[in-house]
Amino acid sequence: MPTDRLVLRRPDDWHVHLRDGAMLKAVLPFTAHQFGRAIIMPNLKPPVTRTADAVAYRERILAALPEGHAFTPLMTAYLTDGTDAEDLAQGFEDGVFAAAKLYPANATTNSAHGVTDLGKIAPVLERMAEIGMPLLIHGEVTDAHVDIFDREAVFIERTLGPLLERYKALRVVLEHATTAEAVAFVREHAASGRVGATITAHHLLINRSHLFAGGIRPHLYCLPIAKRETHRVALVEAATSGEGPFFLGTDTAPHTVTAKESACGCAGCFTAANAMELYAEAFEEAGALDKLEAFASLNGPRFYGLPVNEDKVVLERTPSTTPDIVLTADGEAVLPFRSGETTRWTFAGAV
Ligand SMILES: NC(=O)N[C@@H](CC(=O)O)C(=O)O
Ligand SMILES: [Zn+2]
Ligand SMILES: [Zn+2]
Repeated sequence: MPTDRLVLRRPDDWHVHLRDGAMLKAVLPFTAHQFGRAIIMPNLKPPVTRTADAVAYRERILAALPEGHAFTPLMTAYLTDGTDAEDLAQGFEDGVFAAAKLYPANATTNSAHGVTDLGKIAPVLERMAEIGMPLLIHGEVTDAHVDIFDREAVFIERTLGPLLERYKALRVVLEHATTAEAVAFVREHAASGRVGATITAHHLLINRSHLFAGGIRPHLYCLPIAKRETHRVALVEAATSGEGPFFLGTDTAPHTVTAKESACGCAGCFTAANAMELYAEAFEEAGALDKLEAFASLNGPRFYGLPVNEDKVVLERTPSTTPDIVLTADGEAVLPFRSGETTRWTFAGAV
């Protein structure tokens, strides 16, 4: 008997780009509708680097929240070569920062102010290890000579392995894992309890051939870029395993249609409008709907040392249609992932 109704503890999204201003107002309702909490990525222009920036950004998020939503934004600090370890640690201890984000300089959208050399932030990393502040990592090398499809695997070997060796107590999340190498690496470190990985819905559903199906598909372009099918299969296996280190992080990353459909289109898939429906589809295809709650609602809080959400939500096995387009108050348009298409599942809200 196929399951027609799935009840789970309210999920959290451990990797979200909410942006700011009119875009924030347009996209936040989608995330707040489905998720209890979300890790808010700090790659604004200018980036959220100091505790005071995060306090102000959190206020703008809460002000943009529609009535009746109990949503908690978990703020992060954008690490730069000049990060002030004192301010960062104070922000963590005061409960403003949940974690800090490492963008290797120029690895992805709005990462120009990122870290150019890990040696430059050694005191910051030491401090984070000491106080148990998680380091969230965009795990790709930026060396232009490394093939774009290999940048995550090379980062793991060249940078992530040595980083964990050097800082024995540092807790890290390899964000938006896209490769079999990432899955294997996370599993090798599972016993230590200090390595986690988020997995997006789109990387569970598409491989690199989808980027070029019938023509170039700018709305499927994100970083790290989707890899070949064997990697997608490895990610599905990891996400549906129920294992603690793997948890939900959509990496929903809205860009305007103009910015995406351009001679040099921006990286990012906007998956907030149908996030849980997409995950349900991927888990159903793997015959693992019974593992969705661990991945979406239990493993993340455990890694971050937070309680699980108290309330429950329902996913129904009835088709729903993803909005064609989302408009911002200043007239910009954003195209959701699978815009206008039907998904087999419907997120039906709280029980
Ligand atoms: N994932 C993406 O392709 N883009 C993200 C940045 C990021 O998470 O790397 C964005 O901010 O647009
Ligand atoms: Zn990233
Ligand atoms: Zn991201």
